[in-house]
Amino acid sequence: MVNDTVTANQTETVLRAENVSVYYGDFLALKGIYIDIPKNNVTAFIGPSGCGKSTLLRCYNRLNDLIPIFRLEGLISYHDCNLYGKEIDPVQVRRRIGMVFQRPNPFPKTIYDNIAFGAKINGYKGDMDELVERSLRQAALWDEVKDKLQQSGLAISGGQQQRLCIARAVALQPDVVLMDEPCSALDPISTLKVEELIHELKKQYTIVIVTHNMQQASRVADYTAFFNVIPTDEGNRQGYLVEYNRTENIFQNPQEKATMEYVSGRFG
Ligand SMILES: Nc1ncnc2c1ncn2[C@@H]1O[C@H](COP(=O)(O)OP(=O)(O)OP(=O)(O)O)[C@@H](O)[C@H]1O
Repeated sequence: MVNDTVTANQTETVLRAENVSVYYGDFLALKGIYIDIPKNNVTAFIGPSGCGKSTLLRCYNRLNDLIPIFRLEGLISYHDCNLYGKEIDPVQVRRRIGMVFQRPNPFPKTIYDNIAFGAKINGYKGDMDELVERSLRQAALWDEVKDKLQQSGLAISGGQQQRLCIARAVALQPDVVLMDEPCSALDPISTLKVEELIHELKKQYTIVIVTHNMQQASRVADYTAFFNVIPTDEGNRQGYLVEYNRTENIFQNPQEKATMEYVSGRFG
């Protein structure tokens, strides 16, 4: 593996994985991961299906805790604090580290309440109208929905729904936004809008995105991590990190043959 732990020059590390392995029951899905996620940058996870990209992403906001057979070894720290420490409340973690999923999943509520609901639950005491407008503006959706805030969040296009989900995530004023293939259900124009949005959002947030689309990784990501799978003697497929570096190095000057083959479309 190249670059055991890549640290972005002069950039603060927000999330650090040190020798992280993830099991589902007896199955070792992801082995020995070291990776630093730099603040206010976009980091992309790429690699073939089953290599553990989503697994690692979900470790960052403790979403895998909801899977009874999940087990993590090693250390994930968030601003130098053990994310899996006994004193850490996973609900607070998910507030600080938000997530946008593959399929847009607005609540079956009005556009306004899609933003206001989470904020209220989290005890937001400020001006709700102002928060709704600011969040929708941040998600580049305000102009399209400002006259229909009382309509259902499900009654807008898929691309708009995904930006609504991004608005809902940023309304909680997180520190990190995780995105698991956020454009895979979107048409090319909506995809472009979300990509432009990601560029804007990184000024304020640290972003980690899983994508199958290599052009997307090269367009949006400052850093790219390439994961791969190896078959084990027991007939399983184990995920590991092959190479992590600045995106231009991964795409134009990869150090590993497997990375070169993957980014040039020769496998995966
Ligand atoms: N809840 C689960 N229970 C058991 N095994 C799981 C679970 N979730 C994922 N796995 C297994 O862990 C491995 C990694 O899966 P993961 O979804 O993280 O890969 P991925 O790289 O994101 O794949 P894809 O690109 O297809 O989404 C796979 O072998 C998968 O079958």
